[in-house]
Amino acid sequence: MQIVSDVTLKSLALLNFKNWEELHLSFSPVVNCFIGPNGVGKTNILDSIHFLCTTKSFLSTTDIQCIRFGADYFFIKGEFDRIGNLEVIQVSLKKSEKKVLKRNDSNYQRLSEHIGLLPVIVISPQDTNLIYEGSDERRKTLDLALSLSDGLYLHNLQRYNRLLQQRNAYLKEADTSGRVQHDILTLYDEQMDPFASYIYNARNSFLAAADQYLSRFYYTISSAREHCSIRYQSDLADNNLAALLAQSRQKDRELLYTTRGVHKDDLEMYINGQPLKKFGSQGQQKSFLIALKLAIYAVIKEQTGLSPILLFDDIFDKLDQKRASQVIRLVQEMKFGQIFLSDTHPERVKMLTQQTGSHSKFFMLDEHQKITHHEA
Ligand SMILES: Nc1ncnc2c1ncn2[C@@H]1O[C@H](COP(=O)(O)OP(=O)(O)OP(=O)(O)O)[C@@H](O)[C@H]1O
Repeated sequence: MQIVSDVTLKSLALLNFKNWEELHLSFSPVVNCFIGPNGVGKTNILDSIHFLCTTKSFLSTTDIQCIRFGADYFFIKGEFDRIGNLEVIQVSLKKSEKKVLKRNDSNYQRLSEHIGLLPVIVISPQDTNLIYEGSDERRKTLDLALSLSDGLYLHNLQRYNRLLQQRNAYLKEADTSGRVQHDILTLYDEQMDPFASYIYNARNSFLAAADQYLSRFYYTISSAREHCSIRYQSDLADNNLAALLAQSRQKDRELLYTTRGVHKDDLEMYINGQPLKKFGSQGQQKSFLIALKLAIYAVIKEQTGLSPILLFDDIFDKLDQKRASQVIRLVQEMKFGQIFLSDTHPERVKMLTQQTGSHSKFFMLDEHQKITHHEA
């Protein structure tokens, strides 16, 4: 496997982050494996890396849930190498205070400024939410991917969302007062329009590129037995936002919210032409989600020139032997940057690292959270 290390995490320190009271680790620039029984905190280590890169957990819905039970703060520090430069990132949260994020000892004014500096992709059992939960889960994943690959995307999304909130508030206010000023609604529609167009075009081209990779990767994982695809669903496919909102104004006034726009976008997933949710087996769904996340990885890399850090949680969950070795083949063929993975079985992970022939570091966790490590 060729080593591409545009962004690597060199070391990690945790204080009171979830079940880790104190932890200090240093990593291989290539593959790092966390191996140990269920519930010892392997995923939480991956989550802390995700936190450093995106300012958020990929598991917990609120930041406060990340503070160790009984403690009143958490602290995460990571030393990264980004294209040859040292980047020291620190995140801390005290109960009832605002989260603080520092880059090389300087506070960020806005957390969103950090997004994109350290691209990261996580593949985890939680990804089934993309199939079973509502469209907001799919938009969230897409928005993060786009924020990592396009410096203007998050700004446009935030502006759109702010105007959307204001428009919704105005619809309620007009209903309460019994008086609507149509020129105010028209102004909102016109202001939202360019942001919606930007978001639509960015999502459309990102997903078109991802679809190409997805079908290739899935084809490999399923040993050329199945095909899959994604389809972007958006109100904006047929019309611009201002025209759509003009058409739906009466309905919006009755329902008191904005019924059309990019905040309603969705992503449809198909396997052999059938909806994945209804017709995919657990193993097929898992294979699809791995292929989708690797496709997102590939597009981010193509667009930014940076290899994201890959967090692969519970790597062999629900995959049969054949599919697991095809995933390994893919990892081998794709030129990945740094990888962190977790599994309960040392043999399976060794098989992966032997096949990839890469420089790997193994962290063996026992049920008391004691860690021993060795390199191979
Ligand atoms: N805020 C918190 N404070 C203390 N412990 C926590 C906190 N949040 C989660 N935990 C604990 O972390 C443990 C789960 O850790 P984690 O999911 O990282 O395990 P894992 O090693 O990945 O397990 P598996 O192999 O089952 O995926 C649970 O025991 C949970 O109670």
